[in-house]
Amino acid sequence: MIELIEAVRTGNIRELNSNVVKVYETSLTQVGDTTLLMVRTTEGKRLLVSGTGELFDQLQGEIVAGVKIARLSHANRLVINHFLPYTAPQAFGTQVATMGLGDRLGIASPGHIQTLRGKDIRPVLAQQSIRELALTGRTYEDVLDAAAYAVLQEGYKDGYGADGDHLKKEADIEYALRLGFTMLTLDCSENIDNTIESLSTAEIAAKYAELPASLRSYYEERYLQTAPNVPGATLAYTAEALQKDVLIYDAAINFMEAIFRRYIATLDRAVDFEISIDETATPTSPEAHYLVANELRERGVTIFSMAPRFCGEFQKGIDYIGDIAQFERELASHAAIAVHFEYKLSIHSGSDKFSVFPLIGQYTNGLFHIKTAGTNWLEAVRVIAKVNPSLYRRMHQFALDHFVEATAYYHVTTDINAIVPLAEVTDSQLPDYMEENNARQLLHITYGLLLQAKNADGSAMFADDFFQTMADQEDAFAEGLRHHIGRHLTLLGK
Ligand SMILES: O=C(O)[C@@H](O)[C@H](O)[C@H](O)C(=O)CO
Repeated sequence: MIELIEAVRTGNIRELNSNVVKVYETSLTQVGDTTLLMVRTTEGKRLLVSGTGELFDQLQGEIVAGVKIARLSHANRLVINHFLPYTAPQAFGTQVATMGLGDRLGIASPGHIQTLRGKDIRPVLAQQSIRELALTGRTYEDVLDAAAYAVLQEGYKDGYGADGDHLKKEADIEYALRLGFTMLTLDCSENIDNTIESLSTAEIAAKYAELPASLRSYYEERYLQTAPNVPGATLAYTAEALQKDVLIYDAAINFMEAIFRRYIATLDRAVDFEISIDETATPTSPEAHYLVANELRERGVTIFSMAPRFCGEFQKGIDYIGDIAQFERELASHAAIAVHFEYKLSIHSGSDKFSVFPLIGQYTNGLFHIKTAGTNWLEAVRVIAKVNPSLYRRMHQFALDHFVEATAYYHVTTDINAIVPLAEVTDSQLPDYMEENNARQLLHITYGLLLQAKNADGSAMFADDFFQTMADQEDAFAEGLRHHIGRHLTLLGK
């Protein structure tokens, strides 16, 4: 096996060696009589395949001096998955902490693996929402390919997950499951009635009275006449609160049940089914969380995690905004409810919530799912700001010009006017923007517009320069992720 590395190093594969810029020794893998080694060449990453055997035969590539040079293609990834099962995603269930590490670029997973390796938490590397795919122009095949090749590159054999995130439509659910995604995050926001929050008590009572008597008595018997008993949770339903929550969540609960029966219960493999009720204007009270969880159990719906909308603000890419004492009080109940119903609490928009991470680790007893994505993109932007100031300046200005357009996709309360003008910032100060909340959110939510922007001639406005810089700065990016995501884990008690 080592001979291949030496052959590459010593230039014995002359035809190849001229443009090998890096050898990933952690990728060295033997499968029967076939040896695999990943390298980065001036044209991009390649798999060197030597020896003989089925794996050698099935991987597509050009043979140079007896060594097959294989691209990191989708077809080759499927072959790798077959011969090396650890490179395919797995479900984790409820008994291990997991971290969603959304990678909008397809280049962050090596740094994520280096950060989590050996810790008491497992990575969901292939995590993207349909929103992110639409904004980046990627597919779920791309997302799985990138994660699998990162696992091969890093020689990571502890398992990783693949989350079809924030799925609302059945076609998207089918798409993700057909590809082998091992986690499904059902976004119920379109089935939650947020208008109820703005009604008066009398209007809520009148609307509730219009519901079928059988439905009203169903809920009243379970939640008014029967006091919920969840150790560690403070729950007290009033008639008014129950009426409001039934009007807000009843349709969403029916949607959860329908999707479970149609797509999850029928599967012949394990899938971690997550319920997301976080992307909604209505904060999830502990009582509402209990009602949803209890209804799902009563209906035989098994879930692995639940993402409530916590009190305060979990905005993109910045720390928690709100009353931390109230957050702690309600978190204690949310965590107790999750334990009671035997699933994990899921923390969406989990990036950068440093002020509440210790509470989350404490009250979940270290058993949680936390989702990040945008912060990983911002670590790439930080690298650009450090090493390619002219590119950063052009991206920053484009983001300013298109910020309002981007707010259609993400809820933020960014104060654009508070961002120091580019003209007042020296090149060496540009990385400081990644320490300022408003600039972080500016670059955070404009990622899709930046990555897909085109010049008049159809060429990429930023993407080519961006990805070339990131390829050249691969180690710096991985170091940035190890530091930044490592800080998340330390404060979460991992
Ligand atoms: O941007 C998205 O659509 C996702 O990354 C979404 O925000 C994700 O569920 C999340 O909470 C990441 O922190």
